[in-house]
Amino acid sequence: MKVFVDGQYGTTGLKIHERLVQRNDVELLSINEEHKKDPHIRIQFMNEADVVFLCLPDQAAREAVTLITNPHTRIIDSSTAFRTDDAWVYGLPELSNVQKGAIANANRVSVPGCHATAFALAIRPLVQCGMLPRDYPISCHSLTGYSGGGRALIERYESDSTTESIDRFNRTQHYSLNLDHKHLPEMQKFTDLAFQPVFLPTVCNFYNGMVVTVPVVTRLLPNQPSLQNIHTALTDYYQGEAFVKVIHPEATKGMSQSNLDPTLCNGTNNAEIFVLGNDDQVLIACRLDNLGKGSSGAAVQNMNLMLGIEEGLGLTRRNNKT
Ligand SMILES: NC(=O)C1=CN([C@@H]2O[C@H](COP(=O)(O)OP(=O)(O)OC[C@H]3O[C@@H](n4cnc5c(N)ncnc54)[C@H](OP(=O)(O)O)[C@@H]3O)[C@@H](O)[C@H]2O)C=CC1
Ligand SMILES: CC(=O)N[C@@H](CCC(=O)OP(=O)(O)O)C(=O)O
Repeated sequence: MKVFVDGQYGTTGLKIHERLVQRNDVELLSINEEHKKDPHIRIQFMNEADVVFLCLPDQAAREAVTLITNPHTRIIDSSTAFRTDDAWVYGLPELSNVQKGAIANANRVSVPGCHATAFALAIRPLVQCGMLPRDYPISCHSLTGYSGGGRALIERYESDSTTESIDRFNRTQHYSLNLDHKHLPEMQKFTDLAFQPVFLPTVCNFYNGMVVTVPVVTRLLPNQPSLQNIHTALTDYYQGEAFVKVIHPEATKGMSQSNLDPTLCNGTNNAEIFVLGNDDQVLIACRLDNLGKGSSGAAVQNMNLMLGIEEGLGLTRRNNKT
């Protein structure tokens, strides 16, 4: 099977390459770095490949799709360009078995945004079972590594220049303070919320890793569920999933003293969901690697599903410690 990664020298593309290069069922069509934007070579590879990963800025991804004329080429796009486009399938298989089936049969799959993945995994099951009303005023916060911003942000963070706008001592900061983050449309659509959440991300001084948190006031919910009720709903929903694990409350005892370290899923395709707090105020947290389940891991997981290949191939599975 021939695979081409367009944007293979970027942050996401490199990680997809790393995951695929070890596989003997994949023949990688590789472009020299100096030719990475050469339209002739890209058109040739894109139309020769069975699967094309697009790891490009939005506009370049839109253009690349128009260059693919081979009807058999299947596209997995990691940009924001097509995530809420009904002609594309949203590549979050854990949404439902229907979603898994849609991905398996799709020719066009969009890889969800990293914040949106964590948010949807945390909230969607609760909306679906009616525990969280569709019009609940949701707020959400995310701590993310700076690699989420791609090469440009990585260079800013890793630059030694004191003239940079982010100096060495001020590298953790909120962004999207207009509350208009580009993931909001997909965050609303794939949780089935009536309104967009209030979403505030914070970029931190570590390369990769992410924790997204959603606070919920239980007395505002129908039937006032306990922390245990919320935990059970999430655990039941993700039963049998290879890459989503709901952490047992016993394992989170003392969490308030310790630290919900955003980097502990790094290097894996795993998402871990925590239900913290008490029966009055619950904090649902989802931890993942923005370069794993938040992008390239998810992209490869989608490819495996599309090709009917065993889940886990080319991906680091969780260990079953909890
Ligand atoms: N980083 C992350 O955690 C995540 C990223 N994404 C998405 O994935 C996509 C890629 O992001 P990321 O890897 O971070 O970005 P990078 O900036 O790190 O990489 C993009 C790569 O594409 C190349 N490129 C740009 N334009 C073209 C073009 N017209 N033809 C061919 N190559 C081109 C760039 O080259 P050059 O640098 O020389 O311009 C670069 O090598 C984006 O749409 C992003 O939103 C999605 C989820 C998470
Ligand atoms: C730190 C940082 O800037 N992160 C990016 C999210 C990266 C991601 O999920 O990718 P997409 O760009 O494809 O949506 C952001 O918040 O815009």
